[in-house]
Amino acid sequence: MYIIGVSGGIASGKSTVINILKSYGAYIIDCDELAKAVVTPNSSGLRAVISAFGPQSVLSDGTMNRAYIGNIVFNDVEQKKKLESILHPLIHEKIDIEIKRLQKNKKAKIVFLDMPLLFELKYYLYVDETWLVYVDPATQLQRLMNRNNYTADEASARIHAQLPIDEKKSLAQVIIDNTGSLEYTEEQVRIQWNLLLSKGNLGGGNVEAETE
Ligand SMILES: CC(C)(COP(=O)(O)OP(=O)(O)OC[C@H]1O[C@@H](n2cnc3c(N)ncnc32)[C@H](O)[C@@H]1O)[C@@H](O)C(=O)NCCC(=O)NCCS
Ligand SMILES: Nc1ncnc2c1ncn2[C@@H]1O[C@H](COP(=O)(O)OP(=O)(O)OP(=O)(O)O)[C@@H](O)[C@H]1O
Repeated sequence: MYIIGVSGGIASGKSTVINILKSYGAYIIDCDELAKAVVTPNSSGLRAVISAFGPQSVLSDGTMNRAYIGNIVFNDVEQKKKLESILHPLIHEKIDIEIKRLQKNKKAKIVFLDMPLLFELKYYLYVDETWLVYVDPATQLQRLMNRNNYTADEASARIHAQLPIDEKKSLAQVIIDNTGSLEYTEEQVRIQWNLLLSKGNLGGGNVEAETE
């Protein structure tokens, strides 16, 4: 199984690129989804978050108060480390389970690991190839403000909690530039996808999905 780590900055367009890959029938592991799965109501993960960040960490319906936690951790690097020390071991365990599950699926010859912190956590050491969904910093700020209704300060805090996207650029093998139109992004993704398919033994289930 060939694992491709897909990363980017917050709101750079990872989900947009992943959705294009999904439409081709690609297999995906979504780390943001796994990060949510470890803090479901009553989970040991959420209980640990409540012990560390207090009763306001949970809403009346039992779900994690994401806005509350987000405002704390994206404005204080020590608090962010505290949250990560609770959640990252649980998330990594889930990633390993997903990889093992897909390894049993003979059709899953290529798997995309959608991981926001791929470069920060040096997870690129465990994948076969890395992609970066790039957007220029000004567009990134604007898209994040628009999507989440954040003020410029709220959006900047989240952007600065990550390695600058221009630094990530030098670490990635494939760059998908998502600064322009969605059509241009789709064109770049299709070129990379076809390149993967043309590399012989990576075909199988994904080829069938592509040609159906
Ligand atoms: C802080 C939390 C509660 C904020 O939740 P919220 O719903 O506002 O954001 P969401 O989870 O959808 O994440 C949005 C984006 O924020 C960025 N982000 C998330 N966690 C982090 C982090 N620890 N460091 C830097 N950026 C992060 C990523 O680009 C992510 O795609 C949440 O992001 C979280 O639990 N983070 C810790 C887990 C983690 O590190 N996840 C990253 C994937 S492995
Ligand atoms: N090429 C584009 N042109 C215009 N808007 C775009 C483009 N690509 C993505 N967007 C918009 O930018 C925002 C961020 O995109 P997306 O949600 O795919 O980013 P992401 O990297 O997955 O974010 P996160 O890090 O929060 O998970 C969304 O509102 C999306 O609709």
